Amino acid sequence: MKVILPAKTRGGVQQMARGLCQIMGREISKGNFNTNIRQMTPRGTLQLPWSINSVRTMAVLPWPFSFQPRDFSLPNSSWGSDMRRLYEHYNSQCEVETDDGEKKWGVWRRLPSYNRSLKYATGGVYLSKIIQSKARLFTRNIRAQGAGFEYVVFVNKQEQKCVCVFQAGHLLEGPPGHVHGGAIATMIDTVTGTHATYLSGPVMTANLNINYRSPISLGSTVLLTCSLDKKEGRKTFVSCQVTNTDSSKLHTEATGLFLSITMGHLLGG
Ligand SMILES: CCCCCCCC(=O)SCCNC(=O)CCNC(=O)[C@H](O)C(C)(C)COP(=O)(O)OP(=O)(O)OC[C@H]1O[C@@H](n2cnc3c(N)ncnc32)[C@H](O)[C@@H]1OP(=O)(O)O
Repeated sequence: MKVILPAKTRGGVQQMARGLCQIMGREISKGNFNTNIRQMTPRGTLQLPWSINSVRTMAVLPWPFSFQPRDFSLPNSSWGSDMRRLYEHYNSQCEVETDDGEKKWGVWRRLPSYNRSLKYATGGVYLSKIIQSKARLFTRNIRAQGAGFEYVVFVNKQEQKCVCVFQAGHLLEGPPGHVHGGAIATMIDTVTGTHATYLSGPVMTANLNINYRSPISLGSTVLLTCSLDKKEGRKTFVSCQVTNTDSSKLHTEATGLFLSITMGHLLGG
């Protein structure tokens, strides 16, 4: 069954559908339920696939009506052509098809990005209540798409490399028409920190050295490329370059030192 929703009834039906999905997720195990609810909005949609015995159900609801977390690293309507092109370039290398037609992981992996990663980590839902329940990831706080930090991170474990495609929105202005140095530092810290975490587990930034070489225009897309310099005990050294999309112009370069920590370090303050 396919239900096409008139605009007027959106609110009520969305609520009903949300309840329905929650019920399906938790309680339906033997029912014969097969529905396909689709609602498109300019914000984009999230897909909630369910597969319970013979029950095949798919609900597509707009964020924030869905109870699945929004993955901010997926394309949205604010992404410009450079952002989309580079996303496609790396995303197409995340999965490859063998000669037998079998699909397997490629060399790159796209990392999903939530506004509270802790909540969606295994067991994290409890920790996210203990550690500042209202806290949200700094870079994912601006709701309007395209206004702040639009980015997606891909990692390459084999080459111990990581890239981030970053489109800087108009709320990140520093010098007129250009990106604030603090916003650039934020992105460098985020991407090098993510890369160090991917390689070494939980870490915190101990040191970040940044050289700003040429300004970044607001609205433009840049590439952050990170590589592992070395690992020494608890220390992970990462370097990062921020360039234009074809890497012909260097905007910023940085090195970072990350120290492995335990959860106790975070809880201890
Ligand atoms: C998904 C999004 C990801 C985002 C990632 C973002 C990452 C972040 O922004 S983290 C937030 C910013 N960072 C912080 O707040 C960290 C604050 N600092 C700290 O908590 C601590 O100083 C910490 C954990 C870095 C190190 O403390 P501690 O674990 O006690 O290490 P400590 O014993 O002092 O030092 C261990 C070694 O590191 C060295 N070291 C520590 N700090 C530094 C430093 N700043 N520079 C150089 N070396 C250092 C020490 O000299 C020592 O070396 P050695 O073993 O050779 O003698």
